[in-house]
Amino acid sequence: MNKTAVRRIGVLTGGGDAPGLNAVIRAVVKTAIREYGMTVLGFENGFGGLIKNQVRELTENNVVGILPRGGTILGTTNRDNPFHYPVVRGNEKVFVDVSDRIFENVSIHGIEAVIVIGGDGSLAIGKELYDKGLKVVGVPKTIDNDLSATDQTFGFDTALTTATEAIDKLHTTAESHHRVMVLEVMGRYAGWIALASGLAGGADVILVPEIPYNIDIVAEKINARSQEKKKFSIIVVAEGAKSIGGEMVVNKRVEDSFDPVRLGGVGNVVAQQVESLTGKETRVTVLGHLQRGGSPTAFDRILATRYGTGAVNLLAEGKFGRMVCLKGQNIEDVPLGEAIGELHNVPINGELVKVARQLGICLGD
Ligand SMILES: Nc1ncnc2c1ncn2[C@@H]1O[C@H](COP(=O)(O)OP(=O)(O)O)[C@@H](O)[C@H]1O
Ligand SMILES: O=P(O)(O)OC[C@H]1O[C@](O)(COP(=O)(O)O)[C@@H](O)[C@@H]1O
Ligand SMILES: [Mg+2]
Repeated sequence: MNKTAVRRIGVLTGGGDAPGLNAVIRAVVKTAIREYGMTVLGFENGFGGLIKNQVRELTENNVVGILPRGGTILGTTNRDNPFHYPVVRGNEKVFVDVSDRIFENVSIHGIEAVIVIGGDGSLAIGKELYDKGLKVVGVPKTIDNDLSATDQTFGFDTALTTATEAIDKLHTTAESHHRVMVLEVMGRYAGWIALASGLAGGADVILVPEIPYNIDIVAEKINARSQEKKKFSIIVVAEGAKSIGGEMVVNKRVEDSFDPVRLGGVGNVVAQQVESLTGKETRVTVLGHLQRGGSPTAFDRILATRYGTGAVNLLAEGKFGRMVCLKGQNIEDVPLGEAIGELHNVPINGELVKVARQLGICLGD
């Protein structure tokens, strides 16, 4: 067994699920046990399990067969922020700091350090717990790929593959019916899924949150294609896209959530406007949570596995308060503070955007 700074560790998955979570958990368990002789405990449903003391030991037997499985065997949630936890007082719901319960539960189980697998929200909580004295290491997850301290989050490649397959399928029906097809994909503040799937699937129009669109320019593009004798068009729109001077289209609010807004509906808005401006029959597909489900791609399985092993290595070396990340071809690590800094948006003058423009793809501006 190799030398290690900690012997009993916890692991949790937080925020929206992403394909590859189970691959991280498996790599954490195998590396911790085989390489360092550690004991691993898994908390259920994100920070909720840490607060409510819902925990179980994870052995190698518990992770058999989970590498290709979507979701997370530990469960996850967008709620249960220990520093802003809802409790009912009389007739009122108030938000209180229950983080002390986490320290009690960790001490009950003799846990010396915790691996937090999550996006900006979960990692922000991880950082706050670290600042309060908990030994934490982070792993970057999200299909949106919007964390700036890593070249890529796991989950993105699978979501991108799902979106690309959807565009391929929409192409054949669009072509047969001479229709305009609008595909709405996820991406709250960052348009990575829309831009990358639009490029991979050969879309004609790609609308991302970073570039507010003018619907007249989108309609002109569709009309120009008709004049080129192209009888169908594909528009990919990120759920967070908005028109110039307009607002994002909100589907609903999930109260108790730090960012309560759930987006959705911009695809319909774009489709109705395009149909009335061009007179062309238009249909909408909202890909939704299909993008978050299913088996991770080989790329995501490998990235998730490298992250899981990397996180355990950091704990063993006593490098706490850090997040594993991908830099070029290498797994490195950065302080948690850096990990939750700025959002990783599509650079509007970046190479991918330029390539799209050079291909004649309309970005709505
Ligand atoms: N900026 C933030 N600072 C602190 N807590 C946050 C922040 N954003 C979200 N949270 C909390 O983090 C948890 C997970 O956030 P969420 O955005 O759903 O997932 P993710 O970890 O993927 O970003 C929720 O409990 C939420 O209330
Ligand atoms: O599952 P919910 O609560 O509807 O949330 C949907 C949101 O979660 C995501 O799928 C992923 O976001 P996170 O990684 O921050 O959880 C977004 O693309 C989408 O806007
Ligand atoms: Mg988030």
